Amino acid sequence: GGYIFGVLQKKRMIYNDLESQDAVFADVAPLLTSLLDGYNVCIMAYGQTGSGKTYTMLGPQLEGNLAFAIEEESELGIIPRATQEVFRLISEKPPGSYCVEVSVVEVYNNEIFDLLAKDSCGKVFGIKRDVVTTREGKSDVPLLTHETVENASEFLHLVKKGLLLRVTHPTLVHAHSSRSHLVVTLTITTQKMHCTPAEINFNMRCFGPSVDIESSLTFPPHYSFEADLLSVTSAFLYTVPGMSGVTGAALRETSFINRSLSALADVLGAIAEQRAHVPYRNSKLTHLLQDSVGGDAKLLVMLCISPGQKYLTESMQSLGFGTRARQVQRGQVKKKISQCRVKENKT
Ligand SMILES: Nc1ncnc2c1ncn2[C@@H]1O[C@H](COP(=O)(O)OP(=O)(O)OP(=O)(O)O)[C@@H](O)[C@H]1O
Repeated sequence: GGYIFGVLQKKRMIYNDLESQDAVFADVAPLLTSLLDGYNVCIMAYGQTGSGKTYTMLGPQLEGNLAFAIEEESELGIIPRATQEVFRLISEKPPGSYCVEVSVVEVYNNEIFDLLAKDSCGKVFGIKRDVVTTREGKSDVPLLTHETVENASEFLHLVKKGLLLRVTHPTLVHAHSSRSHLVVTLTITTQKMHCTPAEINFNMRCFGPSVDIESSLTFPPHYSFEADLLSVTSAFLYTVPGMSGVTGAALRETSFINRSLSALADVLGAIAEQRAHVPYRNSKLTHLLQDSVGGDAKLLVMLCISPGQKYLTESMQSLGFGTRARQVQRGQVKKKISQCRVKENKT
């Protein structure tokens, strides 16, 4: 059994392991309305191995592999429900006004892997990517794969494929444990009414050939354009179980996990104290999550706790992280006005 603590600014919700996925999602759903109102949203699960992050965020894992069951609707976690809700909200808007894309990234040993990248035969395999800061001061992962999805089930199949690539290393605590952080992002692009040639080309890719395009237009191989991008980022942060018996490669992994999580705690501390400099670039994890935890995003932290006495140290550590997250006072969050992403011209 476990407990989940949800921390959203000043509100605090506590659920035990018998609470239905439905009840947990009911408290998350209002965040998604904010998304289409123009805010970035980040939902983060934090907890030691086996404490229920995957169950809370995705649903029960299938025996023998890392995929999760999507057949049992009542067991679905926050991400599938959030995706269904996003598509439901979009269906109430004029047809074709939003484009939804997904990316799946793993942070392992302070390296970033694109879990949706494909080889020349179209087979998915993880490619190492880098995270950079754009001229506008945003974080960006150049060449990261963003797949367009039309509905929640397409989204879930892509996430499932990405999950199967995750680096795993069984621990004594939990046989199918993953020793990496996972970041799944749903990016929503709003179509603009007055398009430049580059935007028309992008809209063609996202919305199909319904956009009128003049055959005489030529496009440079790479270009940038202005568009409204909104994102729901869901991060699964792996925290370290007791160190006894951990040696060799596992010890190296453990120290990277510790470093990226302490970098995240430092970032939250700097935001909480409203320091002028927030050390996002101290780890790949914090650099990647920069626009999701800081600036103008709405952040929800779900702490997963195993209540057994055996896990007291880990539970106290997770609660300490939650306490720090709660101290973040970010004033009025700002709506996104316009963001720029460099797109590769694929035509
Ligand atoms: N509230 C719950 N109700 C029923 N089963 C649960 C619940 N929470 C977790 N479980 C089960 O407990 C086991 C461990 O949970 P889960 O895989 O979600 O942990 P995790 O934190 O993602 O672990 P890791 O970090 O090692 O990947 C799974 O078999 C999961 O289905």
